Amino acid sequence: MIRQNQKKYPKSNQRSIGDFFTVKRNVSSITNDINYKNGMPIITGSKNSPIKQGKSPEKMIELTHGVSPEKMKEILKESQPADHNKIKINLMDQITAEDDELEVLTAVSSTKVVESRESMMLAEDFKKLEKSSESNLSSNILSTDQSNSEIQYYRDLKRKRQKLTSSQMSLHKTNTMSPLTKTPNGSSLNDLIKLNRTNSIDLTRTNSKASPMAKVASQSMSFMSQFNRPGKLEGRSSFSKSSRGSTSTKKNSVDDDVTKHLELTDEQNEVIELAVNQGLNLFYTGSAGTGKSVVLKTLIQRMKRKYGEDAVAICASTGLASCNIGGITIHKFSGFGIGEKSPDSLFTFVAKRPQAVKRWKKTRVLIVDEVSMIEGQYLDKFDYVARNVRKNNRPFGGIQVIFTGDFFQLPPVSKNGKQTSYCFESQSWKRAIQKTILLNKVFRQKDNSLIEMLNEIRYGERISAASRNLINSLDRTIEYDDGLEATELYPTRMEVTSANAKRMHSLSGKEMVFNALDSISAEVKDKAAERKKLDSSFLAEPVLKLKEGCQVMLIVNFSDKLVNGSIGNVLYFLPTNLYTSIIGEYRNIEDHVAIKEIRMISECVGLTDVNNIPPHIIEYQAKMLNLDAKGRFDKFIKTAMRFKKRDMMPVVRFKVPNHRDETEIINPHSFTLDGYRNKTERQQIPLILCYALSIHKSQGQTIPRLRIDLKKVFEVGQVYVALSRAVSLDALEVRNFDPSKIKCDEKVKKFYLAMKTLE
Ligand SMILES: Nc1ncnc2c1ncn2[C@@H]1O[C@H](COP(=O)(O)OP(=O)(O)OP(=O)(O)O)[C@@H](O)[C@H]1O
Repeated sequence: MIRQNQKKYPKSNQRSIGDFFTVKRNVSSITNDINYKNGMPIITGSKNSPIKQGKSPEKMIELTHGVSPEKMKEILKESQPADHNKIKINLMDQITAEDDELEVLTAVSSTKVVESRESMMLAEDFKKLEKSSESNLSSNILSTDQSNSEIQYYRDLKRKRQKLTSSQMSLHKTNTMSPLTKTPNGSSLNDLIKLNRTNSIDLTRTNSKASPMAKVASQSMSFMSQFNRPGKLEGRSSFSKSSRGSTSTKKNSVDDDVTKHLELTDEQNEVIELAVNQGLNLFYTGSAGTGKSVVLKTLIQRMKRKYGEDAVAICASTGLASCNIGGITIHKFSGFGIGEKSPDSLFTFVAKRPQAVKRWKKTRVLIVDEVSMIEGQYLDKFDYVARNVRKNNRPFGGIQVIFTGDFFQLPPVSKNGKQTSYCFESQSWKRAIQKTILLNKVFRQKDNSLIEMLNEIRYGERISAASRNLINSLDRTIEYDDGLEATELYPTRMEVTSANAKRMHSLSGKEMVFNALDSISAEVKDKAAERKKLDSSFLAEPVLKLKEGCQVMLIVNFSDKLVNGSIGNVLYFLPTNLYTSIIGEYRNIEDHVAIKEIRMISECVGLTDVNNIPPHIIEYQAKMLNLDAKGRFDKFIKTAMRFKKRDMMPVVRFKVPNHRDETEIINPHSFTLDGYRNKTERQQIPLILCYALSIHKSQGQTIPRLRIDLKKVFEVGQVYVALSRAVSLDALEVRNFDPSKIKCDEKVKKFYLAMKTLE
């Protein structure tokens, strides 16, 4: 929905002190109330400033502020946008370098437009727009979901603020003149800053840049200090319409960023060469941390470039794993789910489903991650259906297959306690796989004694006295002096739930309960066992209980820095719209005074009567000396009362290693799952509590601070998966280690020994 608001915001055309204050005072009304006319944001700011038009070297149209919707439309028409692939709205010359509040003004106006630009300003889109009426033009421009774009624009605003601050700092280091003073080469500092900001506002380019931090962030599990403030309210949230599914994720672009900065080794490049250039059916493997996922992401990019998006299917054996690579489960791809029936009946079933048939037919390359968890019989059925649907008797109907995973890690889930076969034992595997590659170089750990110990555990052999002593020496408690804590890993879900509950109990802040919205078939809903299986397939919890101050892990890719696995603390809970207003007025929404006040504001969400405002809030307000701050607090208390409790979402401060922390409001995300007869969807906040995790859920993760309890280990590969999440010995604690519990399947061992012999 587009907000219509007639309120005008002030102009800031003159860089005088007076204007500075005028604008500053009104920032909130701007962030709150952007002006729209016919649904189009009116970009004001200066009556006098010229509207510049022309092509920059990047083939952009550049508009300066002061552009009315009519004028913008006129300019766009005149400028033959077929020559341009994007529009840059430049509002930068109204900013003074020292005032980041003014930057808010600029970013608010410009980001809105840049945001909508992505969908609007592609040349071909423009042709459609040209024919539209003005109202059509307007609705196209703001076609994105309001809350979605708000979330996005604050994320970008934050990024821009950070960039600006560092650029300002470096400018000031070399030049202590006032921002309006001319530099020796004649340009003012403002011009320089303007340039810098203008670059940072181009979201398209920002996204495509390699971000070395993204990968680090994805693997970081370090924690932040806690904010345990007393609170009284208990909230219960199911999602309101406006908040559903509004978290935007950019899986693929994030993954592009993640892998770009890494230089692949020769053995990793060999996988790419054999798969992409030689078109072979491959299985590549290697111990934990050898970069299988890194190679996979590169492969996906290269294959898509070669064959096109639609011809490359990306799958994994489990919902969790497929979520990590932006793919779907192999069960969903197959069109026959978990496939318990005979191959023939599965084929008949699929043949009647045009969507599934189409998917099979258009696929040229199939990439499968965590292949160790696919059962042998299942792969044979998959191959049978592929050959029949595609009417091609070559393995997998002629689709090029690339499998990856590590059979020393978790095995296929056993059916009713029956032993399952590995997929490398299947006929289809033997017929299809032309080349197996073993990656040897371990990247995750640097310490040789740790790598050696992990290797021994991997092969399940009698571990050496040295390794045993080493593990025993890890039975200790590490105190981290930054207040950040280790993640605990347990073999069973029950242990995880109880460890998380214990920690939550010790927090005194407000608790919110988020119930997932599931759309599932009645068949599944009614069967307790099926329901349980379904719950274990989603990383997102059916009922998520969060408290102010609790530690959480993000389970989707959110931005280039905040990715699946990022860790943070819940600061408070707020409705998205209230959060967007607050962020514009509080200079720092993360300092302890702001956190305290915002938590009080959030206590007032859903109150229907001012008389119900808790006394401690009234007392606090009465003692406030700064009148501006008092007015602001009062305004937000009243605004909060207009919202409903069910609209409250967690605001999380994430720890981004070697970088500034990132604070984001986390809205529900839509998770889909297959293999349960019909498509199943769960809408839930994409966070989990992360004091403790199950070893199953930890597979694929890197966890720098780790505490493992191995007492209830029951599965082959479990000890190895748990220990191999660690990065270094000095941040690893191991409890209840028993060498006799290290289990490794003989068939796996043989398979790998044969591979080594062939090398
Ligand atoms: N060529 C490389 N150069 C530098 N670092 C790399 C390289 N390849 C992988 N890494 C790093 O090694 C770590 C482990 O990589 P990755 O998660 O891809 O391993 P994996 O084999 O998939 O592990 P697991 O089996 O545990 O899932 C990551 O931090 C990754 O960035």
